[in-house]
Amino acid sequence: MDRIRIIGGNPLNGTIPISGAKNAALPLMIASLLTDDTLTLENLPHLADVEQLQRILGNHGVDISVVGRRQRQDSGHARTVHFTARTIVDTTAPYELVSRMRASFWVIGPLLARMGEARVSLPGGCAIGTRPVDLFIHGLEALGAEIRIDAGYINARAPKGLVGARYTFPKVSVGATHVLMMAATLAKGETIIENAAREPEVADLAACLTAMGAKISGAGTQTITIQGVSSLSGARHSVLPDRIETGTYAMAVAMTGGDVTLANTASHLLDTALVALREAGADVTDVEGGIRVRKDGGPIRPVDIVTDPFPGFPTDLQAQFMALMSRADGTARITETIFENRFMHVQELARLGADISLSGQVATINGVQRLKGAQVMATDLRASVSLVIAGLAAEGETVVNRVYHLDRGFERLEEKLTRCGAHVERVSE
Ligand SMILES: CC(=O)N[C@H]1[C@@H](OP(=O)(O)OP(=O)(O)OC[C@H]2O[C@@H](n3ccc(=O)[nH]c3=O)[C@H](O)[C@@H]2O)O[C@H](CO)[C@@H](O)[C@@H]1O
Ligand SMILES: C=C(OP(=O)(O)O)C(=O)O
Repeated sequence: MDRIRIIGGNPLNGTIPISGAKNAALPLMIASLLTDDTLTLENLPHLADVEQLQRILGNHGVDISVVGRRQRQDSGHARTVHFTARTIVDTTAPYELVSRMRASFWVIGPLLARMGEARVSLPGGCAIGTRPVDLFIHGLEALGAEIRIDAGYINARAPKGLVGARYTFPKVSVGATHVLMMAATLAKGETIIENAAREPEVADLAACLTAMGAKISGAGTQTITIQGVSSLSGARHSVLPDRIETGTYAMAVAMTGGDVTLANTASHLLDTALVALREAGADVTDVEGGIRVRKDGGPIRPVDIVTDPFPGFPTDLQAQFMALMSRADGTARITETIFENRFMHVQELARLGADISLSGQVATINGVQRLKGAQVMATDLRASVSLVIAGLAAEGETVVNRVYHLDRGFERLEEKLTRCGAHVERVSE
């Protein structure tokens, strides 16, 4: 099993190209199920999750062909890929596949809309907390789907097609917003989704669906209106930059010191996180095509944050911000409101010398003067990268075990950091 070995202490200087967003790429790939024509996605990141979803889509009959690498990204393996779901050969998404990647559950929306039926395994829980699907079920039922849960599967049927309706989510859900929006594109009449997730990835999916011929307005706001159409066509769409990868490297620079330009990204995707970084003492400015992050040798100031749906502070940056706060000059409080068990990095950061106590959904971090390298264990995707950035700022050697979590969401992390002067290497056994 691969490990990442880090010798801490070097500042980061240079340019890091930001990849396409995992959390946009996955729903965009799933949208290919809505049409028998070819959907071409550019800037598709080369990640374990993307590969796994390709296998899942292949199982439904999607033909996938890689066009080639995107030339202007010198680092990273962004690709252009054609997805063609000419014929759907199977409307079942089996347990063996769905249990390995939660986002694959989202195929339920397009399959139901196009084929009038879908049988999809329940995704089950995962390390960061339970992942319920009640909002998906209620949303699809509002569009007329008949849903039955049997032997761990959701059986959804709409033999006469879905019918547009008004549905108000009782709670903001990114996944359920993706699914309902995709399903509504092929429903009869108008669908109005209230209390929709406003994440940039929802707007990116809507832009792609619109290019495919869907009639959608309001994506990126709390109210999304969709006029159903009888069929969608192919399109070409470039995946949005990864705001979580952007924020992660920005936090790494704030922690190690240095001067890094994050290229192919945009600050409006992560304003709240960048405000917190500035409060912590980093100098963050917009530059042409990206963001420049600088941090001198001054102290890291403690900043309290609360995770929230967009435009709030993203839960996917909580672990990384905790790593940063572990070196703050004072005490910071981090409140996690999205996932009940997203604090598994706390005990691993403690191995590096961090002083963090937990009480329910609140972590209190008493900043320490120095972290010291140690063996640590990656427990989930964002927890893993928080250990990497803490390791970059720690004295001596840190070894992060179980790095397969990292490969789900960070394209060529070692190379991007090494190019900026970090001492990071992958050790394969
Ligand atoms: C709002 C939010 O920050 N969503 C995050 C969530 O998206 P993801 O789409 O995975 O999760 P949701 O946005 O659906 O979940 C938000 C909240 O709603 C709850 N829920 C969800 C669906 C449902 O049917 N019933 C239900 O109760 C979840 O348990 C959670 O507490 O995880 C992703 C991966 O970490 C992040 O990129 C997203 O930013
Ligand atoms: C936890 C994440 O992914 P997933 O929701 O696919 O598990 C994430 O993107 O941080």
